[in-house]
Amino acid sequence: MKFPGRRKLKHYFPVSQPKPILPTSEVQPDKDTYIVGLDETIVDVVANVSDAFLDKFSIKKGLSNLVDADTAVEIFAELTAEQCISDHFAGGTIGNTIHNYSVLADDKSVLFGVMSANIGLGSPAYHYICHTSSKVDMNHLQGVTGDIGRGITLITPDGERTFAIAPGDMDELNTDHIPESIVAGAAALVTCAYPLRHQAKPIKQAMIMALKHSRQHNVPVALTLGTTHLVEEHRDELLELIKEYVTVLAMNESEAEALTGLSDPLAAANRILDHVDLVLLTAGAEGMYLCGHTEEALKRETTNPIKSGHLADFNRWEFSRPMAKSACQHPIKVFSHIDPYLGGPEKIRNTNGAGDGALSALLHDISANHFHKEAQPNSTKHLAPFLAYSSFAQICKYANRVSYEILVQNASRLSRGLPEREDSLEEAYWEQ
Ligand SMILES: Nc1ncnc2c1ncn2[C@@H]1O[C@H](COP(=O)(O)OP(=O)(O)OP(=O)(O)O)[C@@H](O)[C@H]1O
Ligand SMILES: Nc1nc2c(ncn2[C@@H]2O[C@H](CO)[C@@H](O)[C@H]2O)c(=O)[nH]1
Repeated sequence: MKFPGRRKLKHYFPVSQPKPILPTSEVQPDKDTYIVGLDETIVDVVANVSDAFLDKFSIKKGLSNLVDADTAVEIFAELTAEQCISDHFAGGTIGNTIHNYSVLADDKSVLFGVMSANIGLGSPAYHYICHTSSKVDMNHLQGVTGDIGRGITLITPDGERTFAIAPGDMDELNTDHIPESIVAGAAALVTCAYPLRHQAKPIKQAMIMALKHSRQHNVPVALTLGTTHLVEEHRDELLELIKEYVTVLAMNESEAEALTGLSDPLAAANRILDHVDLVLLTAGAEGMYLCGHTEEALKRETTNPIKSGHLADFNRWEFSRPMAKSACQHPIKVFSHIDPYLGGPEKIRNTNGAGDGALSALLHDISANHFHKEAQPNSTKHLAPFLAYSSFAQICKYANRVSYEILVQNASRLSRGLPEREDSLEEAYWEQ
C-alpha cells in the first residue's frame, strides 16, 4: 500500500518494512525440517476384555483383525453394555509415529490421510484431533463424509493388545491429496503395509504415489509392516514394494518371521538387509535390534560388551553411523541390539504402540541429521552421506527408551517428551 501523503513522524506508516512473518503451523517445505506420514486415520477405542471375548468374535489374539460394520456394531454394543470401554485415543500406526516424532523433536510433521469433513463432539474424528500434537500439520487431509476408522483395542489380562478394525472411510485417501512438494522437502516419508489389505480402495494408489515422489526426490522411506497375517497374505507384493522403494523397514519379530521364514530375529534382520538399508526389529521382552550398513573405511568399534547369537560378535561395529548401501564403496553390515530399558516396566498393562515409539525415535535421529546437514553442510559429520545423526548403538538406546516411556504411560502415544535431563541419554542410561 502507498503511504497517504507526507507526515512528520518518520515511522508513522512503515511502508518500507516487510510484513512481519508470523509463525505458521502449516509446513513450509523450503523452511521447515519435517517428516511426512501416510496412514489410515484410526481412533483406538480401548476396552479391557477376557480371552473368551476374543474367541466369541473369532478375533485372533495379538493381531490387527479387520471386521465388517455389523460385527463392529455387535462388539461395540457388548462392550458398552458391560461398561468395559476405558478410553478413546488417536491411533493408527503411522499417526502414532508422527505424533511421537513431533513430541520428541518438538518439530513439525505432516499427516496424509482422511478426516471427517463435519466433526461432531465425541465422534471418532473429534477424539483423533483432541489427542494429536498441534505440531502435526493436518492441512493436507482429505475430507470424507463418513467416519474415520475405529480400532477397537481389546486388552486382555496379560496386557496383550488385539485390534478389531472397523474401517469406516479410512481407506478413501486418493492421489489428489499427496502433494509432491510436501514429500520433496521432507526429511523422511513414513508409511505402513496396511493399505495393501484394501486392494480395491484408493489408499493403495495414494501410498504408491507418495513412494514414487519420495524416490524421485531422494527422500528416505520408512515402512512398518503392521501385523503378521497381513505380511503372510501379501508377502510377495510386499517384498516387491520393499525392494523398490524402502530405505528403513520396521517390524516386530513375528512380522520378520512372516516375511523371511526365519524365527531368529538376527537371522531375519540379516536376510532383510539384502533388500533395504536399515532394519528396526523390535522383539518385545527380548529388546530390539537396529541393523544396517556402513562404509568399511568408516566403521567404528563398540566399547560395549561383544554379543554373539545367530552371528558371532554381531555388535562389533555398532558405534558406526548408518549409511545407504548404495552410498558405500565397500558396504559392511552392522548389527546392534539392546535389552529393554531397565528390564522393562514392573507391570505392563498395555503394550500398544511400543514399536511405533521406537520408530519415531529413529525418525527423529534421521531428521536431526537432515537438519544438521542443511545448517552445517561443511561439518565433519557430513564427510560421508550418512542416513542418521547418531551411531547404531545410540539410536538403539534412544528408541528403547522411548518404547519404555510408551509402556509406562499406558497409552499408544507419548503425552510428553522424554525428561530434559536425559538430553544426554548416554549418562542417564548407565546411571540408573
Ligand atoms: N514385555 C516387555 N518387557 C520389556 N520391554 C518390552 C516388553 N514388550 C515391549 N518392550 C519394549 O518395547 C519395544 C517394542 O515392543 P514390541 O516388540 O512389543 O513392539 P510391537 O509389537 O511392534 O508393538 P506395537 O505394534 O504395539 O507398536 C521392545 O523392543 C522393548 O524395548
Ligand atoms: N493404519 C492402521 N493402523 C492400525 C491397524 N490396526 C491397528 N493399527 C494401529 O496400530 C497401533 C499400534 O501399533 C494402534 O494405535 C492401532 O491404531 C490398521 O489396520 N491400520
